[in-house]
Amino acid sequence: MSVSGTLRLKRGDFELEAELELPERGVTALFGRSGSGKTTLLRCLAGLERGEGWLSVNGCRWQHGRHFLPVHRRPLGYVFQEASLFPHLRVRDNLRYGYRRVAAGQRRVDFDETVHLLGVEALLDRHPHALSGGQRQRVAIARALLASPRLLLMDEPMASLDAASKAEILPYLERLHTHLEIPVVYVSHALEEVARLADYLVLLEAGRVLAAGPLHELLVRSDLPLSHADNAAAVLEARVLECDAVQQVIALECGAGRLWLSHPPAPTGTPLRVSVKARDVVISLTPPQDSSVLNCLPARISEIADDPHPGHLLVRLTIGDQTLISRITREAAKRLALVVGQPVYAQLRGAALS
Ligand SMILES: Nc1ncnc2c1ncn2[C@@H]1O[C@H](COP(=O)(O)OP(=O)(O)OP(=O)(O)O)[C@@H](O)[C@H]1O
Repeated sequence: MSVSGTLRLKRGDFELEAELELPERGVTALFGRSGSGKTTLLRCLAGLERGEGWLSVNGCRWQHGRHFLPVHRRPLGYVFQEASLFPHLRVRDNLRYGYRRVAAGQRRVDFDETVHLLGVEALLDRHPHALSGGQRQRVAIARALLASPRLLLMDEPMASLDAASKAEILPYLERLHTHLEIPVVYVSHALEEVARLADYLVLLEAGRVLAAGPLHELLVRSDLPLSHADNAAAVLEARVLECDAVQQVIALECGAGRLWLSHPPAPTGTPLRVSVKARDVVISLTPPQDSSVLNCLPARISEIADDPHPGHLLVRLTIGDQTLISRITREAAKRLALVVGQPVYAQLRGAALS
């Protein structure tokens, strides 16, 4: 574990008390409703707030007892909701600014590779005022990475973007969790964003860690609020099996079966993440012969839990070694006489690739 610690801070009526053990790479989302303490915790990690406790990153003590490494001495990148680029400098010089501050021998990133990762090659000669919101954020992320940080902190980097800019920047953010060797801590209160981007989740509630663990496990836990949200979803890890370039569909292998999704062709074997909403999973006892739903996977019921809505139940389905959730009515569960352990079929009315 490369980021670990216990951080405590009191601000007015609010008290943060968070114990953290985060994986050494991949994207960790700090998730929770407004006021749960996500930004406060991020600021404590950065050293912008000085709470009590200890913090260790990559084996280095950033905070312990009276020792407190100030923010300017912490090797981290911080991306804010609004990109803060130097307005008088072209993109190229904004990027060089952070890069040059690190001695050549200590650099862990390559300038051109980072520019390519964030897709900002064509923007290098522009000034920040000539960039869209999404482009500005991509430059801000590239600039943060070029300073060779040991930890990248991102505070709702898409919060101030419109839907089109969000759609434009998402694929670049998705690349981060596979391409970066350092941990990324990403604050968000949008479940769909987290389901697309995160590998690991820290669920905050009133300043405390309610649960922490791999994303795919926490999303489907019936004892946590995530699985009961209106847009609750599970994620399946899948690989490209084949493509139909004419119809623009791809076949994916996901452990227990094959899924067909609309998607431009991708090389065989490419790993992809599929997000499936609980409300889009229909349970049937036999494989449907006369349904327009294309995707149907053999499954086994692993749990039937109450849902906050009195007329609904949450059903957990094991698909190979992965899990889906389905929200169905109590009436339907009674009619089908569903019980734990029963083999069934999961029809996916919708599935989104991420
Ligand atoms: N300087 C301060 N003085 C008093 N209270 C504060 C201060 N800073 C933060 N708080 C309170 O701490 C709590 C947590 O705030 P924080 O911004 O960390 O939450 P958040 O989960 O990031 O929320 P959001 O999603 O709305 O950004 C809030 O109740 C906030 O009002």
